[in-house]
Amino acid sequence: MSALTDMLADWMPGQRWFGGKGREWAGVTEEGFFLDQSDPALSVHRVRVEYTDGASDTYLVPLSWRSAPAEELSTAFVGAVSGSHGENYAYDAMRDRDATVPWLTHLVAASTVGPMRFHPAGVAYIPEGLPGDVISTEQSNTSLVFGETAILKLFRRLEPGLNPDVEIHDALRQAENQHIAGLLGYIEVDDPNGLEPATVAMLQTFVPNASDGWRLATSSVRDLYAEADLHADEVGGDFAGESERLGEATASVHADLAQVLPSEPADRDWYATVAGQMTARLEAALAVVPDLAEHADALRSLYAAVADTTEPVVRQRVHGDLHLGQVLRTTTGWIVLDFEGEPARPLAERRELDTPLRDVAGMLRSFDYAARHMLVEQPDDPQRAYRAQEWAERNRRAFCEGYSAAGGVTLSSDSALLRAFEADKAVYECVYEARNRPHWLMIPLSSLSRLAAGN
Ligand SMILES: Nc1ncnc2c1ncn2[C@@H]1O[C@H](COP(=O)(O)OP(=O)(O)O)[C@@H](O)[C@H]1O
Ligand SMILES: O=P(O)(O)O[C@H]1O[C@H](CO)[C@@H](O[C@H]2O[C@H](CO)[C@@H](O)[C@H](O)[C@H]2O)[C@H](O)[C@H]1O
Repeated sequence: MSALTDMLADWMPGQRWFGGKGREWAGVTEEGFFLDQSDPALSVHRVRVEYTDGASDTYLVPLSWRSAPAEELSTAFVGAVSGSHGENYAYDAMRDRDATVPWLTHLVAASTVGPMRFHPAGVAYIPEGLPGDVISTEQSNTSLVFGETAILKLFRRLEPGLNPDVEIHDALRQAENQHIAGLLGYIEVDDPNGLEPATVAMLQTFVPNASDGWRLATSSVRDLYAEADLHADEVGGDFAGESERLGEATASVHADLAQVLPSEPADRDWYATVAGQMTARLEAALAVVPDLAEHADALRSLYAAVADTTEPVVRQRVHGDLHLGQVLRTTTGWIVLDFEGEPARPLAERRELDTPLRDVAGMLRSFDYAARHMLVEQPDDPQRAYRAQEWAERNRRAFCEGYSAAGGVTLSSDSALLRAFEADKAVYECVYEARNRPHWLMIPLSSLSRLAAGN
């Protein structure tokens, strides 16, 4: 391995966006090019990590380079590499403001730099020449905000094919949907093996003065905990009205997606395929989260029932990973973000037709999460557990009512299919939490106790 790959191999596993946590590495290779040669220079690297199980992932890593250490960037320091003129100090370029300007300069110019192509959407002004600030809520990807005008999301894991985030935002723009932020452009990189180009980044209009749904929902839960004698509908921070509007917004997004992109009724084979996928996901998750074993038989039965259900289902494009952290409350209503699907799924799978029930289940799970995350510190407090359940039920119901009213469907809490999708999501969350936030694993695990028991 070169000094550069050694450096990246040391640094990457500690990054939030790195999805291979807990997996054993068999090797790492890197291929890079410069996007800008000024000081600091900006280079972009495709880093391929091979795991001992034979799988591999390719990550996009932009680095900024300085000839002397920059004290103020100490938390963004990646490592030093010796060059012909002495040491070169590498920093996480997304946290080095001085190295963020070239992204928009190239987008405005519709440049091609080496294998990277910049595509402005040509619909609105792109704020060229400004540095970008990395957002603090970094999750699977890394985003830069440019002057409260535009937000550039860098997709960390590269896969051949158009990223569904770009594809779906473009489709909803055509449908003039009111619940999305505008698409300003995107960036792609050619595949080294001649496959389809991978989407590297997406530029969107920044929605100012907005709060994400997770923050709003959890403050409502906090209000409820603070009022020992009042119920969820009596406290000032009641969230049910927002949950209902969120249900309406979700239904509007689904209706437009069904209209502008392909959709069809699910045939009988689909039910058996989905039951098989859910079971396979459970079996794989059992190897990562041994605590799932106590629910495994009940979940297998729940999934087996999916193959026999007669509930009608429409197959269409959906969000794929809808939760409260993916929605923004603006001064006028709810905006839905991040149509990328579950980051751990292969891209081809994320672009397949799915059912809107997957999104509904994701949001229902999120109400459980918001209600229960404060129980992590006090799991044995029965009063708080009772209030959490009450809050979750009230908001789950309100969301379903809003969705049903706006979508012309009736979402039933008795639906075996919806329950199976909720359980499937909770199994995914168990793996996600075990790898990223082990102290939160109890949240999806306790929901699985409820779902497996049929409550
Ligand atoms: N268009 C936007 N306007 C304002 N804030 C945004 C916008 N897009 C994303 N954000 C903020 O960035 C966060 C992360 O964006 P998201 O698309 O969910 O990225 P990730 O794939 O990393 O989860 C969101 O939770 C939101 O706070
Ligand atoms: O936002 P991402 O696309 O990165 O989604 C991943 O991370 C989410 C956590 O940030 C994770 O969501 C889980 O935790 C949320 C609270 O932090 C909760 O609202 C969600 O319901 C729960 O699933 C998501 O699953 C994961 O894909």
